[in-house]
Parts: sequence; C-alpha cells; structure tokens
Amino acid sequence: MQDQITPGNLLRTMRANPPLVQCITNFVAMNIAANVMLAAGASPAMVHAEEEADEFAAISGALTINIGTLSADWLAGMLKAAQSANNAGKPWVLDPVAHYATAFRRDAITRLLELKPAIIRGNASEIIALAGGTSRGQGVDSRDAVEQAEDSARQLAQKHGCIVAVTGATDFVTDGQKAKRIAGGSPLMPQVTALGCSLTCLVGAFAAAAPDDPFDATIAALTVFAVAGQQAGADAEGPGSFSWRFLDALTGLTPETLDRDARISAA
Ligand SMILES: Nc1ncnc2c1ncn2[C@@H]1O[C@H](COP(=O)(O)OP(=O)(O)OP(=O)(O)O)[C@@H](O)[C@H]1O
Ligand SMILES: Cc1ncsc1CCO
Ligand SMILES: [Mg+2]
Repeated sequence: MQDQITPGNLLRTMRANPPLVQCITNFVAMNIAANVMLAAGASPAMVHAEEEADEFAAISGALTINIGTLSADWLAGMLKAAQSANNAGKPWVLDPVAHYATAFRRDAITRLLELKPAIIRGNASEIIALAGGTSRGQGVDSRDAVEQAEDSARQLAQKHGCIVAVTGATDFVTDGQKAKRIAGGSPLMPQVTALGCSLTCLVGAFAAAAPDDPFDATIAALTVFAVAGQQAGADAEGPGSFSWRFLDALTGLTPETLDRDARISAA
C-alpha cells in the first residue's frame, strides 16, 4: 500500500523532505502562493532577478514560472532560470497567465515553451489558446469550460512532450495519451485571486518530490487543492473566510484523508 502511487503517498513523500521550490510568480500571487506552499508542507522561494534566477534554479528541487505580471527584466530572469533548471535536470512548470492578451505575452510564451516545461498548468481559456484554438479569454480569468479544453490539452501535451493540466470546476490532466479528471474544490476558489497561481507552485513541489513521474505529481497537487478546497468551502461564508479556512485545511490534510476523499476518474 505504501508503495502505491497515490496522492496521499506523494503528499507523505513531499512533506518528509520539504522541497525547495523556486517560484517566479506574479505580484498578486506572491504572498498567497508562499502561504499555500508552507501550509501544504513545501518550502517556497520567490526569486526572480535576472542576476540570480539561474543560480537559484540549480539549487532548487523544481522551478515554476508564471507570467501574470510580466516585464522585460522578469522575462530575462525566467528564461535564464528555465535554462538552468534544464541544465540541472530539474523539472519546471509553466503557468501561461493571459498569454493571449498582448504581443509581449505571446512572444514571451513562445520563448518559454521552447525551453520545454515538464508541466503546463492553466485555466481552460489559457489552454485552448495555447493549442491555437479560439478561446473566449480576455484577461486572467477563464471564460471557457474545462471540457472544451480537453482536446487542446491533449494536443499541447503531445506537441511539447509535457504534462498539461486544465483547472476549473473539474480538473483535467493529460500526458497526451492517458488522462484523468479530478473533481472537488469549491465555486469560491475562482473568487479568491491567484489560487491557480498558487496551485502551479504546489505542482512544482510535487514535481520536485517525484521528478520521474510528473503525471502523478500533477494529479497529487490538484487533488490536494480539490480535497482541501471542498473542506474549506463547506463552512466558508464567502471568499474571505474561504481563504483562511483553505490554508488551515491544507495544513490539516492527512495523506489518509486525501486518498479517502480524492475524486479521481479516468478520462
Ligand atoms: N467552479 C469551481 N468549482 C470547484 N473548484 C474550482 C472551480 N473553479 C476553479 N476551481 C479550482 O480552483 C483552483 C484554481 O483554478 P483556476 O482554474 O481558477 O485557476 P486560474 O484561473 O489560473 O486562477 P488565478 O489566475 O486566479 O490564479 C483549482 O484547484 C480548481 O480546481
Ligand atoms: C489579477 C491578476 N492580474 C495579473 S496576475 C493576477 C493573478 C491571477 O492570475
Ligand atoms: Mg491563472
């Protein structure tokens, strides 16, 4: 049982040796993402400067890159960090926030994709557009359903040889061949800014704990959010109380409860 690859066992492995994860995320997400990582049992470091991003990637268990509040100097740090993670054999995760919105973002995402992320995590609008489809997305929030992004996710995973996770009411994860759906969470989650960005960082933590198995690592991180989110949503009165309840639920989540309450199905 202990040796089976389940979200609970991967959570146990991750917490037993809290991975240092370099999170290059946006100004909105930095605080909540770091708190989410600590609550779940990982060790985040928000390090993005061009002068040090590559050096830091080499000593981290994994790297995550999110283009939410992009600028030229941050992009330079991102490109150096991704290259360094690749050289060091460390997985890196891409969060393509609103990559379709401007020419600057479209060019940045093309350059980042060339550096071969192990995992891409985005909302449905982002994943549809990244695969070249017509998405309804405008800004950072999704305006499409996950079901409509499933074919795009499979295409993207095949094209780039990576894992693709689409999040929303029910999440979808694929390596281009096999796929799983993860149910749970709460409708309050998209009402709290940057929870998706925080999840991208947590995917990095699980990828660091299981670098040879990015598919199951991604599923584990999404399942942690699904189960803790469902717990927090049960008693929350709105986004404010959801936020603190969610952090407490992450900390209190045991591997046993995670596996018991996981709602994962083949897709
Ligand atoms: N309607 C919903 N019901 C249940 N869970 C949801 C719902 N919408 C989103 N979630 C969950 O919220 C988390 C964040 O996913 P979401 O797709 O909202 O990310 P995002 O759009 O990238 O967010 P952000 O850009 O604000 O960081 C995931 O764990 C997802 O499963
Ligand atoms: C609101 C917002 N704006 C840029 S990034 C971000 C966080 C959610 O993606
Ligand atoms: Mg997002």
